[in-house]
Amino acid sequence: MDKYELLEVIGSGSFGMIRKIKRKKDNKILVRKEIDFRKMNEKERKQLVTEVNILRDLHHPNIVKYYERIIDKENYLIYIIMEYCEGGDLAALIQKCRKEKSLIPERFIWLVFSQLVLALHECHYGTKADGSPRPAILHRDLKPDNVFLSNNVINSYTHVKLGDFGLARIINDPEKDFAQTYVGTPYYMSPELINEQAYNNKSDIWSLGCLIYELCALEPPFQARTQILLAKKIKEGKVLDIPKEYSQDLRQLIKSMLNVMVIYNIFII
Ligand SMILES: CNC(=O)c1c(C)[nH]c(/C=C2\C(=O)Nc3ccc(Cl)cc32)c1C
Repeated sequence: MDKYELLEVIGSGSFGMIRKIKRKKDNKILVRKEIDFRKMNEKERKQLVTEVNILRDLHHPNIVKYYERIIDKENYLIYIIMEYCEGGDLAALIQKCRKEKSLIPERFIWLVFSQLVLALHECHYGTKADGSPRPAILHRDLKPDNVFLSNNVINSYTHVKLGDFGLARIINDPEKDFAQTYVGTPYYMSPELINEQAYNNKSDIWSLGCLIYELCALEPPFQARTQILLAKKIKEGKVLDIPKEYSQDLRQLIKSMLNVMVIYNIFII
């Protein structure tokens, strides 16, 4: 770690905190995700290896760039060095707009949607650097906290980056092979997960629908005091309309991603 100068802690990701760092050779600002694997069980350690391998093999302008990983065995720590996203995460932007009672401009929402579709397409259908096929990657925890911005000026172009693959999963055949256990944010849990069915690439699209809805409404589409009530609301699929200021196109887009039957159809094969 003597290659880097440690700066302030700027957030937390799955399994560890995020620290801003400066690369000494060229003063480039990066981030370091610090993970203490001392308390991790075997399954969590395997998931950590998966996260690093996935990030190392994913190269796309809308996915946070991975630089290297550093293992500090003496202190049971793994450091993942990744690109710095000056605009922070979408969760902070939503919280700011909710506090100021100001809607997020529709143009910005389409910008976020289009870039996350490109990021998910790379995950689900991308190939290796030499163009050869590789197994699909499910993110499984797409939420505002895991989407980062190159800048936080919502009226100008911003580069959107999908980050934190801490719960991601490699799937050899997305049409047949399913992840067997659900992880991630209950608010964005897709219907098939509620029926103890398996998670697959279309579940990431459901989560994208929840995220785009939340950018419009400044709150998640499904909320409840308990997970049981939340599951009931998600299965019912009833969602309050987004503010009237947004276009019919955006309304229809969200409706198509939060279409329970579309998600269920993947099991009527
Ligand atoms: C208050 N914190 C921030 O504004 C903030 C900023 C400016 N950047 C971040 C986070 C990341 C960042 O800048 N690059 C990242 C790469 C991977 C992951 Cl999991 C997180 C980050 C955060 C949380």
